[in-house]
Amino acid sequence: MHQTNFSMSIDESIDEVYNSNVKVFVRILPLEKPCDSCAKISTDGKTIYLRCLQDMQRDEQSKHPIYWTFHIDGIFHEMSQDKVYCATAKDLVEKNNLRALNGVNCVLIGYGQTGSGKSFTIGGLRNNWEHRGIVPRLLSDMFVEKANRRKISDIRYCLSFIELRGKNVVDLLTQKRRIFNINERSIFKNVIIIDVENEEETLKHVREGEGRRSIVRSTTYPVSHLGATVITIHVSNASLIKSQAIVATAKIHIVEMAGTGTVGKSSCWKTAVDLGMANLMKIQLEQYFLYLRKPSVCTYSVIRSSNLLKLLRDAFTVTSIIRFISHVRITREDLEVTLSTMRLTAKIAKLKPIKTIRHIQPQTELIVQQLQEQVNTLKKELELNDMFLHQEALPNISKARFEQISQDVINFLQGFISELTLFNVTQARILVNVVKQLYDNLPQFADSHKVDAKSSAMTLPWQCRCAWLSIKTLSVSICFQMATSLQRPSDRQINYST
Ligand SMILES: Nc1ncnc2c1ncn2[C@@H]1O[C@H](COP(=O)(O)OP(=O)(O)OP(=O)(O)O)[C@@H](O)[C@H]1O
Repeated sequence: MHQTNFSMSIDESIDEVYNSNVKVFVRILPLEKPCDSCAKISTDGKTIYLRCLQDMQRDEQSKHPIYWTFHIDGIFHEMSQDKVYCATAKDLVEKNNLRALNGVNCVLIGYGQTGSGKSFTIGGLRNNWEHRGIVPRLLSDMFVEKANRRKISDIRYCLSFIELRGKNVVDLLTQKRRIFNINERSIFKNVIIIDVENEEETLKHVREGEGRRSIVRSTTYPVSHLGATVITIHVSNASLIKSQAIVATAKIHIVEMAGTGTVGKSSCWKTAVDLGMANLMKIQLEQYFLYLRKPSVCTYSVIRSSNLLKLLRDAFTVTSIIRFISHVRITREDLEVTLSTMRLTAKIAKLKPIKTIRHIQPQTELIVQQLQEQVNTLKKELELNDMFLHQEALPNISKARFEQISQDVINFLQGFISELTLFNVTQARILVNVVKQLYDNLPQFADSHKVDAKSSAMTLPWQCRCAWLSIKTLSVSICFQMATSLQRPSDRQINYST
């Protein structure tokens, strides 16, 4: 059942991590001489067995060793940075329906013992590009996704980067050392938040912030960090599709906890004060998760006691995407702290995730624009209605206008003008009456307009009949236009050719 050297045989298990919103992983630091008897991994890479400390102390070479069992979502041992990223964070911006771009808050936390590889997993910024960590890979995917969706979404990202050390909060996005407190009512009130347009610019800010972190240099590896850091990417995704006038907002918090440890151990270079603060932060997190499993009034007092919890409060619930990556060093000396780290992991793994909450609100600008368009359409319809309907009630047209319409009809019948322009139903009625009068008085019409008797006998009745028919059609057409104008705006002046 067990495999030695912690090797993980089944890669497919990594694909299954997308099923739930709360996931816990363990990353084992590759060592030259790990303690093989201290830990075992199941062949499916989802269970880690850690040697019981008392059993180890009693008989290290026991033939029947006793192990603690921890069930988790994935174990990374000698696994590439890319695979770790794909398993833990790639879906935060990529998957449809429940991730950051769709308004779901995400928290990814790397924690564990000092020197166990947290910075390597989270940032990897001190390593070469191939070994870059989760943050640069996530930023890259976020901007690719932004470009992919540019026709349908207006995606904006902002960045904040802070360090938490004891009770102090330091803004890492400014050169001037700014120490402040987290404002409980408006969490990001004192935090610098900058708009970021592209991957290079964002990475530059992150690198600069990384360079401002508090560190100890006297270690066997390049630097040991003293405080925890939180990189927050504020995501806003406004739909450009008018029928979907929504804006989704979310935060992606990427937390690198301060490394825990025991004072006096050879693997620990921090002072007692720094270690105490790091251990305290871990205990507060543990307490919080205990309460989160069964919410109680105590939750609030735990949150108040920790800047990290205050900062993450809104996102740190089982309705968000939560990813934990525990970092452990499998050595005899570190077994105690490894067991302690895994106990926290086990508490988080027991959380019962519930359906994620999407933070979506109506997109006011787009809604106002849509309403404005509707108002304009309605205004046009009102104008048309006014033009057609109200004027029907006012048939008292002037004598001069009546004569002008009559003359227009005659000119039209005689071919002097090619088309008649009507402005309303009243004019159309007058026009019909004029033509009827002309038709009724056909002989007089021929005389008064000096039309040749022979040709008038042949052509005028025909012309007038055609005109009459055309005008009938015209009346029907006007009625039709009036009816349709209620749905469709059109120009104020309508030309009707007979
Ligand atoms: N998976 C890994 N593969 C190869 N090297 C690693 C791995 N993880 C960590 N390292 C190396 O181990 C050293 C310590 O790692 P890192 O600085 O990430 O530890 P840390 O947990 O952040 O330490 P601290 O808490 O002291 O800041 C670094 O030199 C890092 O490059």
